[in-house]
Amino acid sequence: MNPEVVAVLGGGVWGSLLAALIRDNGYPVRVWSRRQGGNLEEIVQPATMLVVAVSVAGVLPVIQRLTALPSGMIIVSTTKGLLPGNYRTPAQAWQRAFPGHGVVALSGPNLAAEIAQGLPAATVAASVETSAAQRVQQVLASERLRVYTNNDPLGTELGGALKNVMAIAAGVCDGLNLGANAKASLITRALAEMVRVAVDLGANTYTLYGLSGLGDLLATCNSPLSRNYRLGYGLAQGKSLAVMLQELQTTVEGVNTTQVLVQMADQRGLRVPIAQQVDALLQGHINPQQAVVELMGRDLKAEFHPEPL
Ligand SMILES: NC(=O)C1=CN([C@@H]2O[C@H](COP(=O)(O)OP(=O)(O)OC[C@H]3O[C@@H](n4cnc5c(N)ncnc54)[C@H](OP(=O)(O)O)[C@@H]3O)[C@@H](O)[C@H]2O)C=CC1
Ligand SMILES: O=C(CO)COP(=O)(O)O
Repeated sequence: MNPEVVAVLGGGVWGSLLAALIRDNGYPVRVWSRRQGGNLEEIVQPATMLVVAVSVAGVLPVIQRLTALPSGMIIVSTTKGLLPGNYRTPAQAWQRAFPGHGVVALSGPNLAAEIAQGLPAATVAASVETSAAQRVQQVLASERLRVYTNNDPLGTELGGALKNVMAIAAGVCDGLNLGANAKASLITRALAEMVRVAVDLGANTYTLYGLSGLGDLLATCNSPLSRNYRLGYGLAQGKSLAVMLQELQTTVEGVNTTQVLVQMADQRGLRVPIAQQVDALLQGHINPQQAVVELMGRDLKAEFHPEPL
């Protein structure tokens, strides 16, 4: 047996499930969560692998609470979002805080409720250190979860973060009953938008066409299990953002990510028309029908030319 010992930070839906999966694989696991308390240092110090499953809002507060990590410990960032202010991804924040440690980004089409039922799924463990990604693959893979490694953590994380914005748009599309053509067109152009942003930031195009990009985009844009999709669906019913967040009572990462994405795209001169409409909708500047009119009324252009995608 591999002597891996795992500490999970975050006792929400995803952190609890990851802890259960790793425990089922025979590894000792301890969970720390803000709400449940517990001594963070006592849980982290004996571990060899730190799995972070807090929402974006918790990343910097948790980093600030930690002092030095045990030598050789790897950090597995599973948060799907972008940090406000500096556009850093969660794994980049962890790497910056703990430069001597291997960091792995875990992301893929992983709706927790399906995995908890034992339904099969696949995911990506990405790191510039292949051995670190392989350690995560070893600890997490099972008959019901197929774990691929990948050497593009940035692209892997951006796939998981950006698709949440697009899942809100997909929820709006379904909530308005716009049909299969509209939905397929939206998802396809959403992927083009994700690729454009991710590649500009330095990601590999192929990563976005993989499980953490296209894969997660399809899962969340097509499932009412996705909280981001449900938020969009509710907005299309005429409910306000505040009412929807009150109803959902859980993490909806796409709300913050939309804002960060639109600001970043503006600064970098990137076209993100779908994200801009989601942003305007979330801010209450337009209604869902107006968002559709805006997207359909944009200047006509070639699908791929003159700019790729
Ligand atoms: N659910 C899913 O299907 C999947 C989720 N993810 C990602 O995992 C992350 C967590 O999602 P999920 O578990 O579903 O959401 P939950 O709302 O269930 O849990 C959020 C977690 O973040 C913690 N948290 C929030 N703010 C802070 C803070 N300031 N300090 C410390 N901890 C904080 C919460 O702690 P507390 O309970 O104490 O408030 C809780 O443990 C998200 O980025 C999500 O996108 C990734 C793959 C699948
Ligand atoms: O990331 C997820 C599935 O891969 C979970 O999506 P939601 O946060 O929209 O529920």
